[in-house]
Amino acid sequence: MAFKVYVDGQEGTTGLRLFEYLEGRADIELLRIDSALRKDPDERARLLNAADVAFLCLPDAASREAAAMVDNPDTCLIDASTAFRVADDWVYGLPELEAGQRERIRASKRIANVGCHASAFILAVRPLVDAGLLPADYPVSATSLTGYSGGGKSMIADYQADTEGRLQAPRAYALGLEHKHLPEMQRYTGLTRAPIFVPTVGPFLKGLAVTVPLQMSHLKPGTDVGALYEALRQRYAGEPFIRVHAPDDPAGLDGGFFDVQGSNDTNRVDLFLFGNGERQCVIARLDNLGKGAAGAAVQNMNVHLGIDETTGLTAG
Ligand SMILES: NC(=O)C1=CN([C@@H]2O[C@H](COP(=O)(O)OP(=O)(O)OC[C@H]3O[C@@H](n4cnc5c(N)ncnc54)[C@H](OP(=O)(O)O)[C@@H]3O)[C@@H](O)[C@H]2O)C=CC1
Ligand SMILES: CC(=O)N[C@@H](CCC(=O)OP(=O)(O)O)C(=O)O
Repeated sequence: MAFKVYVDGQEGTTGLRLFEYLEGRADIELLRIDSALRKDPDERARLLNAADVAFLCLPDAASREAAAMVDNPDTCLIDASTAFRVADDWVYGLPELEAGQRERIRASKRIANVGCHASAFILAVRPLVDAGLLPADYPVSATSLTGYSGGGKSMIADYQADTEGRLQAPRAYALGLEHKHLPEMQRYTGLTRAPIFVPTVGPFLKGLAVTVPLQMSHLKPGTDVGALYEALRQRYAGEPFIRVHAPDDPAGLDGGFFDVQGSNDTNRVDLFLFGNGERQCVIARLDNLGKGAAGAAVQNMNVHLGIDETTGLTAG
């Protein structure tokens, strides 16, 4: 029997991408809302409660509303928004976070899908903290370069309407240093304070790379790039969607420049180390619509349902 799946927000950027993943899967029966009724609370409530798994691909406020509409104890919600990522009664939807996370995702009916920048940041930093190489009180900073689809329908429309080239230069944002992903970045890395985080959006549809610079002299004494690499490699051994590259791997570069789009159309996260004996940077790269959003949501659904985690997804 097929699992009934509903996507609330089916006409948004993440919702459309989810449909691409789910259409054609024989083990899924997609419940579709009539487009004209897609914001009708009664119809949304009916479908949410009819679903085994309902994805919320909505702004935060609409996600909170949708969650409150569900009274069927068997409906599992996977929320793509920021609304519940650090809520104690929701499980953080990052299977690779730590031992036991898959079991928590399997057991919970409330799964908060990760933020795109946050998932890259956490996957780069957490193993280094856990291994004791990066002190939890290190003053971490990070930058992110992201495609404009990260901003949803309205940002996509702005870029596509930009005939005069006004948006062709990269644009740093969240300069108040309070990006909405900071709480999850801090909580799930174990850092004692939030990182200084500056994202930049560029004139390309999708692809994201978070860069975390590290002063080697401020890591655990004796830490070299080999130790950083080993910590990442050992932590992610056997993970189907995480690829840890050897230090200075030229595969990350295109003519000497980092290729931010190199994980696109996959559910893969690529982890790179570049630098020298004194300074290193860890770069985590993913497709913001794939492992950063819809791909991660499908992976969480697979884990929750107890089916092969890679079903319908590709590591590239
Ligand atoms: N884009 C990305 O890379 C990522 C996005 N996210 C998060 O996922 C969520 C969805 O983002 P995204 O797809 O980019 O956003 P979009 O703006 O592209 O889509 C949001 C959708 O929600 C619909 N919607 C808004 N309010 C309601 C409501 N009250 N009831 C029903 N539907 C409603 C909109 O309807 P309408 O069609 O009328 O506009 C739209 O289709 C957000 O919380 C976002 O932060 C998370 C990770 C990455
Ligand atoms: C380019 C752009 O604006 N990107 C979005 C990130 C998209 C995302 O991951 O948002 P969620 O927290 O809802 O998951 C931003 O930085 O706010």
